[in-house]
Amino acid sequence: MEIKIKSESGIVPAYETAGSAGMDIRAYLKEPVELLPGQRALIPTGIYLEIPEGYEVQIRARSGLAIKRGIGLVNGIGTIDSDYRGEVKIALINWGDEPFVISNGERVAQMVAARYEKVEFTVAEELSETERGSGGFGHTGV
Ligand SMILES: O=c1ccn([C@H]2C[C@H](O)[C@@H](COP(=O)(O)OP(=O)(O)OP(=O)(O)O)O2)c(=O)[nH]1
Ligand SMILES: [Mg+2]
Repeated sequence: MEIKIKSESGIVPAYETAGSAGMDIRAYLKEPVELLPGQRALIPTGIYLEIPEGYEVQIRARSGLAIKRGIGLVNGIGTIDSDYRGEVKIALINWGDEPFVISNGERVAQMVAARYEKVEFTVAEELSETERGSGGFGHTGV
């Protein structure tokens, strides 16, 4: 699958290993940004995408930063829509207990391209019966 990309830094995200699902994305900053514990910030990447229709790009946390420093994404998983032409930004949050400084070029997140289904709803009065029914939220035990 091909994605057209405009990169202000000249850097194009790449797979680090042959089997990687995600490509690391780097911060594009004029000066470092400090995130105090509990603080969040929208980090620019200098990257603009033209994603083919039927695909999305997911922005996911890097587990090393998350485990070692408590750095995550405040929006869980970011969604880049195929019709979005603005700069890709990373919604970082510092869930750790120490300040975290983000420097230009630092790999702050990763992107995964994924196909998605477009849904058409059929409005109905009744849905089909199943063994589970409305059981959920641990009804089979924790
Ligand atoms: O982590 C993210 C999440 C979103 N976006 C951009 C691309 C996406 O296509 C657009 C809208 O994202 P979303 O639909 O999640 O946000 P919203 O709050 O619903 O905004 P909108 O009303 O513009 O859709 O913002 C990012 O750059 N990074
Ligand atoms: Mg939206």
